[in-house]
Amino acid sequence: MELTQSYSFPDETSQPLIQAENVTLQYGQKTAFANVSIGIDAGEIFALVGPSGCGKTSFLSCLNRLTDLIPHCRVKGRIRIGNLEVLDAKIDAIALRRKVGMIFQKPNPFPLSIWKNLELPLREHGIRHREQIDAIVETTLKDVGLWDEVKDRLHTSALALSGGQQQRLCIARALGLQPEVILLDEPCSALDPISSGVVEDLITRLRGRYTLLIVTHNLAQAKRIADRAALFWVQDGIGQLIESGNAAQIFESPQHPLTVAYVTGVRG
Ligand SMILES: Nc1ncnc2c1ncn2[C@@H]1O[C@H](COP(=O)(O)OP(=O)(O)OP(=O)(O)O)[C@@H](O)[C@H]1O
Repeated sequence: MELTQSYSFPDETSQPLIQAENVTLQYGQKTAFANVSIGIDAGEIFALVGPSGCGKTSFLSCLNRLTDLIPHCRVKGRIRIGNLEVLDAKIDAIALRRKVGMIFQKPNPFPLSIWKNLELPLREHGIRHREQIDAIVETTLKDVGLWDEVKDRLHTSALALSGGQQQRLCIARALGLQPEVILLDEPCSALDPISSGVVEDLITRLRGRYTLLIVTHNLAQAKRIADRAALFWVQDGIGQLIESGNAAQIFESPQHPLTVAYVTGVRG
């Protein structure tokens, strides 16, 4: 089977924080994507775009080994985050997920109080002193711009928050564990336009402090927030990386005909 050559603009930095080399993921007999090689720099916002089913979510899931939880899922190739060999069976996946947090399309707070939502993961990772927990709760809620909205009702249910507030709480919950990388899988697509704008602003504020990979179907959003971007596409039934580079180049002067068709809205 002939796979299309991917286009890539040269990077200015020589050592990306995340380096994926020839990564292929299979669900049983089905290959979701094949031979993806990509470098993501520390502190940048990197957008993964492409039509439904081209493997964007599957690629994200490899980076914190959520793929381990899916029966019959196999990942081949090499992924390094800093010095960590992510696909090495010997690494501790729980510790990896502390370093590489994930935010999902639908906000998924625990059906507990706001405070408990933030406390639980900290306790799981060995942080048990009440004063330390209180400090992290306050800092992370301030980081996501939620503190003033919820400080007087920390012990009420997180499920009573609006969708946008729930999503910001989920981001606060991830930040509490001091991750290096945050994976965001269509974090705004279940939100109303105003909440979506608030979460988008939050993501841009996190740039530099964290390395952010975002899957989005919203090209306007990707253009607004991404430093660099990559287009995935299904060819011969297999997801492939078609083109990657600076967001301005990808969205304004793409090289590959599929990227041209996608960003101009002709296809996808
Ligand atoms: N758990 C699974 N078991 C079997 N096949 C799966 C599983 N998850 C995804 N797939 C398949 O792998 C391919 C890639 O799916 P994936 O969800 O990664 O694509 P995507 O680009 O994120 O799509 P979308 O934009 O719709 O979320 C699709 O063909 C999908 O049906």
